[in-house]
Amino acid sequence: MGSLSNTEIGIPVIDLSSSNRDAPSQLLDAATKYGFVFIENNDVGVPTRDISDMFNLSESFFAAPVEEKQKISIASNQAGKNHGWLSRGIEKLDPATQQRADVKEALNIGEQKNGELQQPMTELLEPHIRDIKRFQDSCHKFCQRIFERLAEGLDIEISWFTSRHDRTKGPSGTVLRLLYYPHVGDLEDFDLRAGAHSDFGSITLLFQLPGQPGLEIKTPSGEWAAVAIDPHSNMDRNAQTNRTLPILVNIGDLLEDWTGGLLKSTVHRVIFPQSEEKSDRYSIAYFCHPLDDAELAPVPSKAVQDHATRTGKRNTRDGKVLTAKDHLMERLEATYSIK
Ligand SMILES: O=C(O)CCC(=O)C(=O)O
Ligand SMILES: [Fe+2]
Repeated sequence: MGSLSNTEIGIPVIDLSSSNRDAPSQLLDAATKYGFVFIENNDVGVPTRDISDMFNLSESFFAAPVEEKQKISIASNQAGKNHGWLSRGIEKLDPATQQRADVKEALNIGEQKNGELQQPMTELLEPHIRDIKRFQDSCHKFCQRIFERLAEGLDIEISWFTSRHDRTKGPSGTVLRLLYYPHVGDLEDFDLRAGAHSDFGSITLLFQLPGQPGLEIKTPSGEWAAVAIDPHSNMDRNAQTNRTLPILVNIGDLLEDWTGGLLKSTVHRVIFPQSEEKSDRYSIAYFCHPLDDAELAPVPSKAVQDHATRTGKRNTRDGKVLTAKDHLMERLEATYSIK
């Protein structure tokens, strides 16, 4: 049996287009209060057509026979590489409390090097490599625009974050992840599609599909609250036709640490909502990370300094400043026992 869905939380929806002069402060406010924010998918957005093509590709990939997916399994990849297919039963995002592994499959696609993907693809995926790369590119652009507005909100140089996420300068841990949560017959009350966790990187873009709910975030009071798929769904009907859904964005642990805890990396999970437990869920996440060698010395913003002084939060280990790669390896080792 699935879980009863909790009440929806009103996550802010922000328009980042240049006509909205308040975007930087609205973004900072949402990132410090909720750690989650919806960003209107306009201007330099991710084309709606590309999003639906990616979901179609995801559906056909996960529907392929296990032997096919096995060919590019994460286990068959070199140790330490976070790329490839994860079968159901591999990942348990909240090992301390979960009785069974997450009920999901995933395909992790790493970033490009000199315009090429750096991992094997199956025959089914091969003809779509150009689409995958175009999708990665527009996701990254979208992230960079968010970083510019965040820098403005924090009153630091506008390129402070973007230069540290500039893919032309070197590798990073950025991953595009297609997720498939099948409905299952042997569901137990304690089963989760994704256990409680926070994301590792700087920011995550999340794409969801109408009619496939399940994402919940933990509120400061410790309660679970459901996240909408369309935050405008209460709008006047006429206004909704042909409207592009905003993109859900959340802050990851690295950015929380980098800002001395000012921006919040909020714990979230995916449940089997009782109303939809017979349905599959597909989602797509773009986990954006800084360049591997970016140093995580505190972001030089007065708001960050003031916050860190108040809370006494430090992001060094034994006085040493971590790089983004050190930070990611720490988290991957804790989750997957990768050596
Ligand atoms: O599928 C979702 O809605 C959320 C996925 C997620 O939180 C993750 O993969 O980190
Ligand atoms: Fe997540």
